[in-house]
Amino acid sequence: MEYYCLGARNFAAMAVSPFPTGRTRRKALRVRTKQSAVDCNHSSYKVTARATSSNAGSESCVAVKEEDYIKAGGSQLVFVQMQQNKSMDKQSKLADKLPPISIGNGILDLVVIGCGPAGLALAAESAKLGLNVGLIGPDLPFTNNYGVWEDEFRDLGLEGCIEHVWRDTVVYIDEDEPILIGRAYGRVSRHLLHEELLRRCVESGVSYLSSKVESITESTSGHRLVACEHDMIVPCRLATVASGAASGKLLEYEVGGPKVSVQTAYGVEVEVENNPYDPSLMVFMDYRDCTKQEVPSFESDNPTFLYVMPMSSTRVFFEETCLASKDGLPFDILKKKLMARLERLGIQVLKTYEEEWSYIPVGGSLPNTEQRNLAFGAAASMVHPATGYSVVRSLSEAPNYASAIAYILKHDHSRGRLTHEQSNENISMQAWNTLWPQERKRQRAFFLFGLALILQLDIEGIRTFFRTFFRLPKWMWHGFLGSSLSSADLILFAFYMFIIAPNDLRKCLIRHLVSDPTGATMVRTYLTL
Ligand SMILES: CC(C)=CCC/C(C)=C/C=C/C(C)=C/C=C/C(C)=C/C=C/C=C(C)/C=C/C=C(C)/C=C/C=C(\C)CCC=C(C)C
Repeated sequence: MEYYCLGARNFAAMAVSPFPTGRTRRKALRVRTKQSAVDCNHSSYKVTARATSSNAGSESCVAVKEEDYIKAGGSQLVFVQMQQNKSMDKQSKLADKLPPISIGNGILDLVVIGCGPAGLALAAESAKLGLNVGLIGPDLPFTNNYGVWEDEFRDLGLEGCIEHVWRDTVVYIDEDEPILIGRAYGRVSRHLLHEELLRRCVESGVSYLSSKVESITESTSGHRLVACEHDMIVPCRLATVASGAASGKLLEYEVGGPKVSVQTAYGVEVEVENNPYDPSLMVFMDYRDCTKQEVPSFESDNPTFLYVMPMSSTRVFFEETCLASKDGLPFDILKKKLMARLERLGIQVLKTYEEEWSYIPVGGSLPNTEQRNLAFGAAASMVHPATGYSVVRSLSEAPNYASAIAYILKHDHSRGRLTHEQSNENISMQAWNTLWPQERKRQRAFFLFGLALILQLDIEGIRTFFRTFFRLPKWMWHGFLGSSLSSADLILFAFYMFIIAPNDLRKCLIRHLVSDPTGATMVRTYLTL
């Protein structure tokens, strides 16, 4: 029996779960139960994981059977259940603040499906431009602890949603001196972010329906018909799917693209004694040897790092993270590694406030840009393949994407009454081209090449790789992490990395370029105008 693990992620759009469309992608995302962190109860879709923290006894859902997931109609409910001991009550209900979608009042310009950060941001930005926008999705709170570079979030006007800022960020590769990054990092309050994006939706006049979407079809007049639970149909001129990587059944993806890989992380927010980490610094990556003898083969075959947010000298969020693996490093291994690491560092856990599981599909195919339905956020493959970050990209691209949608709808409208032929013309194509122009495709091809490289490295390889990466000029690796390097900058980045790399890594880079299929795809994509 095969199960899917569900999850979402910090910087990525929330409510991510690995259910992209198509057999191949599904297969790539399967997690065998014998490797899994969970005890599986075959008779129901809820599968329990025992808490081994001081909160032992509580249960949370971490995996579901495919057919039951589909029956449940989406990942969000399940995902909320698996976030253990998190307080969600500070977040408003969307239905309490937004007016209901009124079907009798004619056709909506745009329906946005999905109520995570990407969906709320796009709905608000589109309505701000005068579009009649409806938002559809389950009325669930944000569950993730997003981490962001403070300057990027400030540029979005969202600094008020950051609950904790560290003046600098540090990386430990080995027992040598730590690398100070020279950039402030922030922890986003999921409550404040939810309230702020909801406020923007309220102000711009977004309407709302709490429902799961079953399908999107086309009417004879060329409108989109969004079919929800209880046989409710919402007609609209364009529909955008922003319900995370679980949006497979509503979207089509390119066939024959790279396999999806997975970033998994297990985290705890705890009260501790003997915290060795400086509370004024956020630890972006600690790749030091955490376990020595305890689980040596795991350490070498599945490199993981510790991500640390010290909220004070005694209250700390620790997250053991596997940057990428082919099938998703199971949560029980991550948890074991985290506990071994804390023990080795002499840290004693006195109390556990929260536990968090994160499962982020990275890489994979792009959406088919000829389809009529649009997508945004993780559903539109906007998660950075080599880092797993996506929330900043979604929030920053929402205004531009909304403008493209508004332009298309205005243009379409100004043509007057549509002939049947015109109505069948794909007006979505321009929006897709705004999201995925050739330049973005080139950047993505480079990131996928980088992801495939990371997947091949063992712990020593990873250490050498990141030692080199963080020796690049700051603008290069800052830009790489923020997806702001152009495709030409990325070539410069690659050459620079090659020049400063030790010989072993140089050989590895060239071997990867000439022999890995992502190398050929990258070259082909770069040569396509
Ligand atoms: C809370 C939740 C929900 C979750 C959590 C999770 C976590 C914690 C996460 C985290 C994450 C992180 C931190 C991440 C990070 C990442 C990074 C840093 C990444 C990076 C990457 C990099 C890369 C990929 C790079 C690449 C490079 C390359 C590819 C290069 C190349 C070069 C070459 C090819 C050379 C050429 C030369 C000649 C030809 C001569």
